[in-house]
Amino acid sequence: MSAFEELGICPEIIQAVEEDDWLLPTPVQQEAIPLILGGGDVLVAAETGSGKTGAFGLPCLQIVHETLRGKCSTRKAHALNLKCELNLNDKDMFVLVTEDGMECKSEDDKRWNGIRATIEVMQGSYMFEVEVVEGLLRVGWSAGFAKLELGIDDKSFGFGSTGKKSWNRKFEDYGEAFEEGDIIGCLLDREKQTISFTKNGRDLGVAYKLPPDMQRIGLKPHICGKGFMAAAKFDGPMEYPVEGYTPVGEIDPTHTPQGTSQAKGKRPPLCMILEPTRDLAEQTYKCMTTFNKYLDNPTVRITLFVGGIDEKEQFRALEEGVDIVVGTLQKLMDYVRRGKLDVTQLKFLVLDEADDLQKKDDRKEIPRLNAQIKRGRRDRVQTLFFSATLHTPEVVQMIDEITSRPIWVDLKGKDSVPETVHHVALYIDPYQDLQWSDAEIAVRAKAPKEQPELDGVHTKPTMSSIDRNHPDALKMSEKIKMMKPKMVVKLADAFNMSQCLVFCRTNVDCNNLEDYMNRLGGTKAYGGKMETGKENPYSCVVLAGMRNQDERRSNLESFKEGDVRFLICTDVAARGIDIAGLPFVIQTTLPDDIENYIHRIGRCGRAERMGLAISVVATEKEKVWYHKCPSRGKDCKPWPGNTKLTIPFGPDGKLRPRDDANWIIDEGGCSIWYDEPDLIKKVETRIGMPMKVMDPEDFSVAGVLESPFGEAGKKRLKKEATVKEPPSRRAQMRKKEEAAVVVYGAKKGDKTIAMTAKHTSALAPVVTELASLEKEIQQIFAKVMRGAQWGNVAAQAGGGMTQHATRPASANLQASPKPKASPAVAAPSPAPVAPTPKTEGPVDMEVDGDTPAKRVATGWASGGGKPKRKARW
Ligand SMILES: Nc1ncnc2c1ncn2[C@@H]1O[C@H](COP(=O)(O)OP(=O)(O)OP(=O)(O)O)[C@@H](O)[C@H]1O
Repeated sequence: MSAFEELGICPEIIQAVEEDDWLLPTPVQQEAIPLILGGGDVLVAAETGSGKTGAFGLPCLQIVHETLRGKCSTRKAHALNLKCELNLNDKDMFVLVTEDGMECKSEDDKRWNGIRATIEVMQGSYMFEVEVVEGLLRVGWSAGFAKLELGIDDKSFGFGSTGKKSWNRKFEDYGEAFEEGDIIGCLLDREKQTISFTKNGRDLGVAYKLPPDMQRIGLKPHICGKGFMAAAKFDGPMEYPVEGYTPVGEIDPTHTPQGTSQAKGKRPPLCMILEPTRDLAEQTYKCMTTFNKYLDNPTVRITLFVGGIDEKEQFRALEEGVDIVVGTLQKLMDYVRRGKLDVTQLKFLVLDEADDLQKKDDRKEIPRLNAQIKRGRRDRVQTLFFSATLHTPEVVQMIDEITSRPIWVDLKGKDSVPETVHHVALYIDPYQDLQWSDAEIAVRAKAPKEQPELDGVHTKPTMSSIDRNHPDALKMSEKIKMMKPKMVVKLADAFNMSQCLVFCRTNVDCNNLEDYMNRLGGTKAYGGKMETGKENPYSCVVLAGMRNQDERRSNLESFKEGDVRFLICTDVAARGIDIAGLPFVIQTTLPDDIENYIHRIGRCGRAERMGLAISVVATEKEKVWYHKCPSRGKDCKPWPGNTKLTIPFGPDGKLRPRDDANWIIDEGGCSIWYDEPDLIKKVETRIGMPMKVMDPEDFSVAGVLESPFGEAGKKRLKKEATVKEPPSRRAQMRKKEEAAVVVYGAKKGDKTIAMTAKHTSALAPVVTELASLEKEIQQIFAKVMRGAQWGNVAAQAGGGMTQHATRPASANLQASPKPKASPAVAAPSPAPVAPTPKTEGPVDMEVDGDTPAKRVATGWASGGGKPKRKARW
C-alpha cells in the first residue's frame, strides 16, 4: 500500500501525483490530509515549499469527486433538503429553537435577537404565520446575508409589535400593534414583488414594494424579538390562509435557488479555493487539474476565475456546471454578488495564503462570503486556512470568527524559515563607496548607458526634517539606488547565476532593473531583433502588477521553463509561486510587510532543494515611492505630477516654493524614507534569530558559505572561524565542509552531488593542466604534420626545402595530402568532468560556455540550467 493510500487518497489521484514523482507525502500532507478527509476545519501553518497545495488539493478533490459519485456514505452528496424550519445555523446566539424547528425564544430582553428559516424564495407567492407567545416581536422576510436584527438594513423587511414596519433602520406606521396570542401572516409575492402582512386573518395591506436590487435576491422567513417566544407555522393548512399564497413549507423546489440549479441541470461548485494573486490562482488551478487527470465517472470540472480572462468563457463554464472554483477573492466575490456563482452547495472554502487574503480584504468580503455560504444550511462547510505565516493577530481573529473548533497543523509552532534556505543580508554602505562623488558622476556622464535608471523620487529637493538634519540624505539615497542594481549584476556574476528571482519594491523599479540588465547584455540582436535567452547572462523578464495578465503568464512560464535567467518581480510573486529547484533569490529592498520576507525567501530552497536568498540592505535611509494617491502611483510623477497631493504649507506655516514638490508622505506627498536596518531588526524578531551577514567584497558568509572567489575568502573565513567560533573543532569542520560543498538548486544533503562537487573541485587544477597539455601536444602534432606536408611537397618539387626532408618514417600520415585538423586542434577536448549531478547544473554550464572546472574551482555551483520540474523528495 502506498503512503498516500494509507492517508485515504484514492488510486486515481495517487497515479497522477506519482507521475510527478510524489512518492511520499510531505510531513504537512501527512498531518493535514486525514484531518480534512475527516471533515474538520483545519488551519495549516507550514514552511514555504513544504507541499501545502497538495495538502488541501488532494483531499478536497477527492471529496468533491466522491460527492459527485454519491458513493461515500458519510460524505454523501447533500440531497436537497427543502424542509422549511427555523435554522439553527442562521440565528443569534441567544435564540433557542425547539427540536422540530418550529418554535423559538430569547430571554435577552435588552437586544433584538433574530433567526431565519431554511427556505429561500425566488419565485411564486408564499406565506407563513407566527403566533406571538410573549415579548416584543418583529416578523417578515430577509435575504440570507442580511443582518439578523430584522429591518435595520436594506436587505430585510419587518413588521413589529408596536404597529410599525421597519426597513433600513426606518420605522414607519403600518397596520396595527399586535400582542400575545395574535397570529401574524407574512406574505411574499414574487410576481408583484410585494410583501404584506395579516393580523388574525385581517389583511393589513401592502407594506413593501421590493426595491429593484432586491427583486432577484431570494428572501427567507425571519423572526426577531426582545425577550420573546414565538411559534412559526410554515406548512399548511394555515390558521388564516390567504388566497393565492401557498404555505412556504410546500414550496415548489424550482422556486428556490437550490431547486433552480437542479432543475436547469446545473452543478453549483462544491469547493472554492481563494488565492491572493492571479498568478498564484493560475498555479493552483494547474496543480488541481494535474491531480484531477485520472478521475472520471464523473469528471470533476475545475474552473479558474481571475481578472484578465474573457468573462464569456467563465459564464459558459458556470452554465455548464463547475465543481471546483479557483480564483482571486475579488473576482469570485464579483461573481457571487452578481448572482452568477451559487455558493449554497459549497462543502469547502479554502483560504490559501490566508493572512495575505485577510490583509487585502479591506471590504471585509471574506466574513460576508462565509456567512452567506453557511446560512440556510444544515450540513457542515469545511473552512481551511493555509499559510507559512498564519500567526498574525488579525488572521487569528478571522479564524475565530469564521471557523468552529478548528484543528491546527503547525509543525514548527512559529513562522519559520526552512533549513534548506540560506538567507543572508548583504549591507551596502553609500558612504563607503568613495568612487561615487565626482568620479562616479563623471563616469555616469561618460557612459550613461551603463548606469541604472533612477525612479525619479529624488528629482526635486524636499523639505522634510530628515533632509534638513542630514544634508547628505538625498545624495546617499540616490547613491543607494544606483548601487543596488549594480550589486544585483555583481552577484549574478560572482555566483554565475543560472536562475534567480529578484524582488523590487515597485513596478518602476522592476522596469528600471529590466532595462539596465538588458542594456548590459540581457537582450541581444538576433536577425535584427533584440531577443533574450538563457545564454545571455542577464536575460530577464518581469512579473509585476502593471504588466497585463498575458505577459505575466508568459514571463512566469518562460522563467519556469528556464528560458531566461532572471525573473524581476514585485510582491505579486512573493507568495506561493513554485519554481522547482530555484537556486537564488535576491531582494533589492526588504518588503514593506515583514511576513513577506519569509514568503519571498521561500521561493528558493523548496521541496528539499537548497537555496540562497540574499537581501541587499542599505545602511542608510533610502527614499522610496509610497503611493497613497487615488491612482496608486499611475499618474504620480515628480513635480508637477503629484502636486495636488501635497500640502502647500511648510511646518513654519509659510507657503512652500512651487518646485518643492517631493514632500514625504507624512507631509502629504507620495514618498517615504525607508529604513532597512530597522526592517532587518523586525525580520530578526519575527524569525527569532539574528541574520547572517554576507561580506560585500568577497560574498562569503561566516560559518555558512565560502567566498565564490576562492582562496582569499577561505583564508578570511578560517581566521574568523578561529577568532569567533566557540564550537568544537569537529562541528567547525562539519560546517566548513557543508559550506564548501553546498550546491544551490540541488537536493539538501545529496551526498552524491556534494561529493561530486568536492571531488571535482579537488581535481580541477589537474584537469585544467591536463587539458592544456593536451592542447599543446595537439598543436605540436599539427605543426609537425603541416611541416611534413610542406616538406613532402617541396621534396616532390625537387626544391631545397630541407627542413623536414628527413622527417621520421613513421609520419606516413603524409599520405593524406591535407592533414585533417584533429577536432582537438580546432577546439581542445573539454576537461574530463565528474559524473553529472542530478541538478542539471552541467547542462547549464555548457550553455554558458563556462567550463565545469572553472566553476567548481570557485567552490560554488548554482545547479541551474533548466529547472527540474519534477521534484523527488
Ligand atoms: N509529496 C510530495 N512529493 C514530492 N514533491 C512534492 C510533494 N508535495 C509537494 N511537492 C513539490 O514541492 C514543491 C512545493 O510545493 P507547494 O508549492 O505546494 O509548497 P507550499 O507549501 O504551498 O509553499 P508556499 O508556502 O511557498 O506556497 C512543489 O514543486 C511540489 O510539486
